[in-house]
Amino acid sequence: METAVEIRGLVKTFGQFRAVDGLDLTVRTGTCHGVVGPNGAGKSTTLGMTVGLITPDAGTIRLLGHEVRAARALLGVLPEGLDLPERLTGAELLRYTAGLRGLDPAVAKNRSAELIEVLGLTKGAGTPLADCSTGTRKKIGLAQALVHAPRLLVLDEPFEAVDPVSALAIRRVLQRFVAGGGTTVLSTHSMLLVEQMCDDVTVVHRGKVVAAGPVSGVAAGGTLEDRFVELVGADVVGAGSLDWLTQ
Ligand SMILES: Nc1ncnc2c1ncn2[C@@H]1O[C@H](COP(=O)(O)OP(=O)(O)OP(=O)(O)O)[C@@H](O)[C@H]1O
Repeated sequence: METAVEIRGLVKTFGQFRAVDGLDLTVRTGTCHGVVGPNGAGKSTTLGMTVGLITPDAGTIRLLGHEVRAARALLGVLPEGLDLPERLTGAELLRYTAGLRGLDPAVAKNRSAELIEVLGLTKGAGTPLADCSTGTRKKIGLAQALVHAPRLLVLDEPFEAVDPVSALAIRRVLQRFVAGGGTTVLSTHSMLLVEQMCDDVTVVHRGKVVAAGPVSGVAAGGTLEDRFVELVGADVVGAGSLDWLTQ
């Protein structure tokens, strides 16, 4: 089986700071792969490079056997920051995106309507994006990533700011996508979510991979959260006493 994402020796430096430091990532086709790590670990920078939004300083990236540029039609992306055209409504944006992706207008209309319904966007989709809540914007961003039926989804924190019911809807959509042979790579801070929906996980710390493999293997008999804290916690959590907080 072809590998969906094959990254070797990825490096990105901002000024003097190496945000991504020789990172390797392998994502099997037809799986859901979680990328986790503490704040500032280099997850978004890695995903940005994976989809061609950030230029790497070094390293190689192959997506579904192609160079990044050649894989664009196969890719659905939910980027960090989610810069949306604020005056459009979600429904307008979806139809516009579908048009840019070359879909027939009737198909675009049908798919947009279906995504709006499935993701619980019926109310929000008619509102200008500037006036939408963070969670609604996130769901519209996800719908935008899905509308052209990509084969590889790269999602930067798709569950951030999303309510539990919407999170369940998103999970179901992603599960169906993967069951149909699609591949999803997502970053998240929720270890529970990774345990619930990912086959494999890569733990990134200070721009490097500190653990990778099947979720159960990385969790090593405990919870993924415990293992995560074990792997990165000592460096992340300070040891100050905060005595002044106790009266
Ligand atoms: N354009 C940039 N210029 C300078 N530094 C940057 C830039 N983008 C990212 N960084 C730095 O690179 C490091 C990695 O950032 P990145 O956003 O990839 O981390 P992350 O793992 O996604 O973090 P979080 O979980 O907080 O979203 C951080 O220290 C960040 O401040």
